[in-house]
Amino acid sequence: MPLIHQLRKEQPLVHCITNIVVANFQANGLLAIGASPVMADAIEEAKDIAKVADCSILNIGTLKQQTVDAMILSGNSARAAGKPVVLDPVGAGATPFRKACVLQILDEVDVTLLRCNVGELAAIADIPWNAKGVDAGEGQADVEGIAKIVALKYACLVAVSGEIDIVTDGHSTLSITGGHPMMTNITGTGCLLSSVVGAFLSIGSERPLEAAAAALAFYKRAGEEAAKVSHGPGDFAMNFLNALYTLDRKTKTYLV
Ligand SMILES: Nc1ncnc2c1ncn2[C@@H]1O[C@H](COP(=O)(O)OP(=O)(O)OP(=O)(O)O)[C@@H](O)[C@H]1O
Ligand SMILES: Cc1ncsc1CCO
Ligand SMILES: [Mg+2]
Repeated sequence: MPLIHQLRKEQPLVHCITNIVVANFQANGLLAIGASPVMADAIEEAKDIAKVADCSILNIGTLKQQTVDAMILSGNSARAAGKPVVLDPVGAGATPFRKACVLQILDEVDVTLLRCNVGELAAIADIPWNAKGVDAGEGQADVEGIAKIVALKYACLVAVSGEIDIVTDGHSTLSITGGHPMMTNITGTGCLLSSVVGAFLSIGSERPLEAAAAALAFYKRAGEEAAKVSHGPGDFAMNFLNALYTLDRKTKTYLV
């Protein structure tokens, strides 16, 4: 059965520690694909919620020191229970604090998949790059080569989003074309993507590289469908949620 169908049947519980900008969009996007979101960032419940959830998503978008501690507790609890953990290192190159927190999480948690844009990847790999806040920014780099090095260093999958997405385990790399530039005109498409990848990983845990690629392809395809009927960012956000909800009901061609 295609992963998205299985996902809609099983409705995985996706635990998110995320930023204040996208929390609502991320929860609605997860509901749209058929998952069940729970946002919980208190240290007091970090371990307990991660233990019962099907995956945990750690997103540093509007980070506080206390949240880092909750992320480490959640991440380790999820992994101890055999659940995937996705790290979204939002704006890793924007400040030393963000970068230090990302490196600490990668060091202390057995992260299953790192989902980033190219600017964040460059920061993590110490490659010179013109980072621009939470956006990808500008620079020249061998994205696949760097992603592989990072994947091997931290023994995790690395998914880098952009005009072309790639996902690698350090040995094999899959690339996914499609999507639409309009996806960058609303905030949080990357953040939601990280949690969608987590939901797919929780369903397709036997073949994680393929499960992640299926999520990236599904998501790009939803962006294409939404762009066809949108006039600007306002209705794109709405149409994108609708596409995440309806996609497999319209066509099956994207299924991996
Ligand atoms: N130029 C583009 N053409 C097609 N699709 C794109 C393009 N740029 C980004 N995307 C898609 O948009 C989605 C979000 O990727 P992006 O790289 O913008 O994430 P991000 O920078 O982490 O976003 P954010 O931090 O705002 O949440 C991905 O599905 C990606 O494939
Ligand atoms: C705009 C913004 N600032 C911190 S997190 C976030 C959401 C997109 O990454
Ligand atoms: Mg991002």
